[in-house]
Amino acid sequence: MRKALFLGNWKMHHTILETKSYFEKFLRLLLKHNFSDRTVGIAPPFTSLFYVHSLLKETPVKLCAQNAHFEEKGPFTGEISPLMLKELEVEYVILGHSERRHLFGEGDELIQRRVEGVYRAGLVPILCVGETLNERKEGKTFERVETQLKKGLAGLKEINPERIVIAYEPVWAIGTGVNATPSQAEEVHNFIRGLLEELYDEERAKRIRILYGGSVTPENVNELMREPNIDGVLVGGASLDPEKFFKICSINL
Ligand SMILES: O=C[C@H](O)COP(=O)(O)O
Repeated sequence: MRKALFLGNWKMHHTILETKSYFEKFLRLLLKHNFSDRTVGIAPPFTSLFYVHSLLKETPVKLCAQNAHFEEKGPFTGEISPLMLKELEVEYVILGHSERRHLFGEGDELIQRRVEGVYRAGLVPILCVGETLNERKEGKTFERVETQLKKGLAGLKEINPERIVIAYEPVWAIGTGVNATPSQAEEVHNFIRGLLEELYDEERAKRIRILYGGSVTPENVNELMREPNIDGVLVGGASLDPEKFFKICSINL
């Protein structure tokens, strides 16, 4: 019912030259298979979007972006609008990533506006939520996730559930090599599903995909994906290597 989603978030990695050789390898592996039961996407840096758009034409791989502003245009130095992303046929936009929150000071209110702007422009926002290690140790995981989720979705009272994605990314698992165990992740994913039921209704909540992110590798992806409420993965480090990312995307579902 929920189509599995495998997304690579390259963050600030890969020049255009490196991107060229990445896709030569990645597409050679991926295009041998017909993965109609899953969606695969990659979010390169903004400077490569135009180039990657041309490489991915005629392929099933979705182009994704790492952030977006909420206005179509305006005096917002350093920002990219949903309209500009649409022009490049970007489909998914990562928003509220913990690096945006913690390193660049993006708060829930700004993230809410980004989510709403991206959704209304016809792109699919991926709203990231997740607790820090201290919050987990203090027993505040659910509280933190609930606040981020409810504030992030506050502008979307009516939604098409196929056009919104949530990513649970515990901050302590990002880039650390320590992933949440499948049961730790499932506990939070199940909690998020319950919150989505409260916000929308059971039928729509069931159709919203919830991704897990944080030190996903070819070695741990299978057991994570076996959990009932883990509908896909948002992969950082391991998506930088075309062979590793292909292994992740091609698991048996
Ligand atoms: O967006 C991806 C996440 O931040 C996960 O990054 P990671 O796989 O390097 O831990």
